[in-house]
Amino acid sequence: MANDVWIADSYAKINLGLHVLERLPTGYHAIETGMCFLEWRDHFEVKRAPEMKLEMNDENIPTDDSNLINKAIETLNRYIGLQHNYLIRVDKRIPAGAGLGGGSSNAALTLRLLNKIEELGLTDDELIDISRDLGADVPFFIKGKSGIAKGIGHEIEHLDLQPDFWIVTCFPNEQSSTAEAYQNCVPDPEPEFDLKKILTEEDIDEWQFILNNDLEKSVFQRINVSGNMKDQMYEFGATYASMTGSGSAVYGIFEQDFVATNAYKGLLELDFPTNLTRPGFEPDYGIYRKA
Ligand SMILES: C[C@](O)(CO)[C@H](O)COP(=O)(O)OP(=O)(O)OC[C@H]1O[C@@H](n2ccc(N)nc2=O)[C@H](O)[C@@H]1O
Ligand SMILES: Nc1ncnc2c1ncn2[C@@H]1O[C@H](COP(=O)(O)OP(=O)(O)OP(=O)(O)O)[C@@H](O)[C@H]1O
Repeated sequence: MANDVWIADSYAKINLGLHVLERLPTGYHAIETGMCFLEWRDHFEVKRAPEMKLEMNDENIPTDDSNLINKAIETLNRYIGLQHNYLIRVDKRIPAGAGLGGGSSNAALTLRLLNKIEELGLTDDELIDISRDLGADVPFFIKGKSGIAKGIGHEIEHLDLQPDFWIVTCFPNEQSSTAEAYQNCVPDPEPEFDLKKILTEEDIDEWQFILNNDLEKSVFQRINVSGNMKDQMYEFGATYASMTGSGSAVYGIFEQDFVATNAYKGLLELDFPTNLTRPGFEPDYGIYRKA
């Protein structure tokens, strides 16, 4: 038991449309957004250790108290208290500051992992309750199912929104600040199009005319390469393309495998971190003991 090594994966998300409805007195914004998963994942290995330690193979992300994994540990210690210390090793593949939710996904997995390893017995709803201060996207990653997020992002209605097509996602190597993206957008309390109806009823061919990410405009003004990348996705043959979340990564949805593969290869050749996700992909949220 004491020498067990636990492994699990932490997945990236993309936003399918994002409406910013209202600026709230807290500084946060009321939104509605579709969310689904990518096959892009960070890999965790966890084992007991004399002291808490986080190791991450991405030198751009600090492993101090500001890391969302350490914040998640601190939250669990505050609410329930952990029995042991752990060495957490993360093979970080999801780019940070990309709108792919990498940090939030890591925080959610840390809560789920320690809940299981320490046999704390907390339900998903209890984990969601204690995770609220860690970030708006964290409850979505604890639920681990695609759906529509509302409120500041914490209220999730589960719907099967995982596209039945190929998704090519690309990070233009420039981080985008989430706070800045929200600050620079203009909220619209009455969006022209009904997000749920688009995502559940409209043909994907129509999406480019009716499905918008309200954070895109101001981010594209600052990070031109993201805007160019969206145009490129359409040039490569995407049926729909958009920035994800607060950027700067952009994805394209492709109906045919060879068209998607061609786009994937073309973007990789430009030296941008790129991912190809299969139709109908579902994340494996299992937590396993390493043999
Ligand atoms: C852009 C999205 O990824 C879409 O899923 C999320 O809305 C952002 O989720 P997140 O990165 O977990 O966001 P947080 O870490 O909670 O917030 C970072 C900052 O973004 C702004 N923020 C975030 C979420 C929200 N609904 N309104 C906001 O205005 C706030 O200034 C906040 O201080
Ligand atoms: N475990 C972590 N993984 C990635 N980034 C982290 C982590 N902990 C803290 N951060 C910091 O959080 C910032 C945002 O990273 P993150 O990957 O969460 O952003 P994002 O992709 O824009 O996500 P979101 O869609 O939730 O806004 C980065 O500047 C990074 O240094």
